[in-house]
Amino acid sequence: MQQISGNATRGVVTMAGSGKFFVGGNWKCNGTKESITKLVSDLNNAKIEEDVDVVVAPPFIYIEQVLNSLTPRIEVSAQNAWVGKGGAFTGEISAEQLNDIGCKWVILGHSERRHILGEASEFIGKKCSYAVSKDLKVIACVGEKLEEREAGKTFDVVFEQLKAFADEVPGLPNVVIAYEPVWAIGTGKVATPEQAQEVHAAIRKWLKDNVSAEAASRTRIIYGGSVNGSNSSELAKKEDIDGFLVGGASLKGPEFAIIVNSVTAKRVAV
Ligand SMILES: O=C[C@H](O)COP(=O)(O)O
Repeated sequence: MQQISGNATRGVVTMAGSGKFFVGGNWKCNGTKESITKLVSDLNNAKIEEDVDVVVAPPFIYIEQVLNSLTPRIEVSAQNAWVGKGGAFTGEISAEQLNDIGCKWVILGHSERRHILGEASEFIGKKCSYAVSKDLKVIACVGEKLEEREAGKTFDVVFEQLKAFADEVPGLPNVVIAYEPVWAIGTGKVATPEQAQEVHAAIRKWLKDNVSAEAASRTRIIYGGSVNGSNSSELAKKEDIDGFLVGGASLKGPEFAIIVNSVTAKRVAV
């Protein structure tokens, strides 16, 4: 457990890792100039705790609008990036271009890109390597499908996806791992805190055994899949849950702020 100071309280945080609580909002392919103006305004007016890293990921075409209007307290991520240097790759956006506009983060390996767009783990690992080499910070997603969980293959699937990242990015610097069981994404069927904790603890052990003890301690392992303002606190209490990657509920500023502030559930008064 680590000592932290919150806004008003000192406390002991029930976190196995040493990293700061992290909450990302993945806006996916949602929004208009108008709705994003409102969402940014709500986020700018929200009271959010100090001891949380907060990042939002708008669609590419709105990233500059968000960068120019969102409080610098909240960082901005892309939802994807090309695997290498830009060039003749129609429809892609490169890490260099993200750097150019001041976007510091990128989500890679989201299940919607794996399973709808057909991206393979090895390709995603190479994307991660290139992004990190260009000083982008990465939210690296892993997670099993329902049939894989039911077949008892959850750890096999998650470890194979993790290995693809770790093989390409020695030490996994500047990487946050998002565990997102596919069956929980956008379904309203959230993993129980125990289910999520079990996989997060296994991921941390995998990092310890296959990367380093330092990486296991430093790397934030966040949960994604139907997180909302009503379930985030119970999930946040689990030792190996270092934050969240939020989809649908991140489109509502006040609810997203509640999820960010669930960091308070990690604090135990001393
Ligand atoms: O990236 C976020 C996840 O896919 C979760 O989405 P959701 O919160 O809408 O289930």
